[in-house]
Amino acid sequence: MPCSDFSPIPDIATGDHDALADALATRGTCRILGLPDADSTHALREDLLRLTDAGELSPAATGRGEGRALQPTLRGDRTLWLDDARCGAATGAFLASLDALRVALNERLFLGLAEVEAHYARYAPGTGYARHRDRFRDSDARVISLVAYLNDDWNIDDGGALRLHLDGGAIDIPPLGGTAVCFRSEIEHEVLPAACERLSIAAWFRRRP
Ligand SMILES: O=C(O)CCC(=O)C(=O)O
Ligand SMILES: [Fe+2]
Repeated sequence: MPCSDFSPIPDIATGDHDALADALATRGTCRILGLPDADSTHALREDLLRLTDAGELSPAATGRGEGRALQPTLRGDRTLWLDDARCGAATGAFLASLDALRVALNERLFLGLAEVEAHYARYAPGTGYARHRDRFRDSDARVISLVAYLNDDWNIDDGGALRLHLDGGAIDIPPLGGTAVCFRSEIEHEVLPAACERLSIAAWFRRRP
């Protein structure tokens, strides 16, 4: 089955900050179409593939502090922070666009977001990320999560959906390149395993801890 644009959560256009703030306030989540734009999606995907081939990504951990652990059965992605010097030029512009989003959200929702952190993620075929919250148990610094997808011609039959566990039930969102999903960081979610590699950038808008 070819990719469909169907989404069970509100779809908003990139740059429509009023609609984004409204969706986060009322629904807690939405999908942003056109983030990153087509050129940036291509450049970021190429950069992530280059870094993958060069062996620069590291297995991602769960938890933090003393609870930090590598648990490949729970979490199968390999990651690299976007502010790492090994990342290519495309990451600077993308981080700048996330920071503009941070300012826009503060102006509309008064969330006191002080910074954005973001990493590349590559899930090898067959790996996923078990149900979790992005907010750590001992810190509410992460307020809003955003995942931008870099996949080319994603086939929905390959799996790999982001499953959001919302009050009304679970919804699955396919990781289509050039779309991003934004949600409140307290919402439980998981990444379903995919038949092929799955490329993304995961970002968090944070208050000062
Ligand atoms: O890639 C996704 O769709 C979600 C990733 C995620 O949940 C995370 O990195 O915390
Ligand atoms: Fe997550």
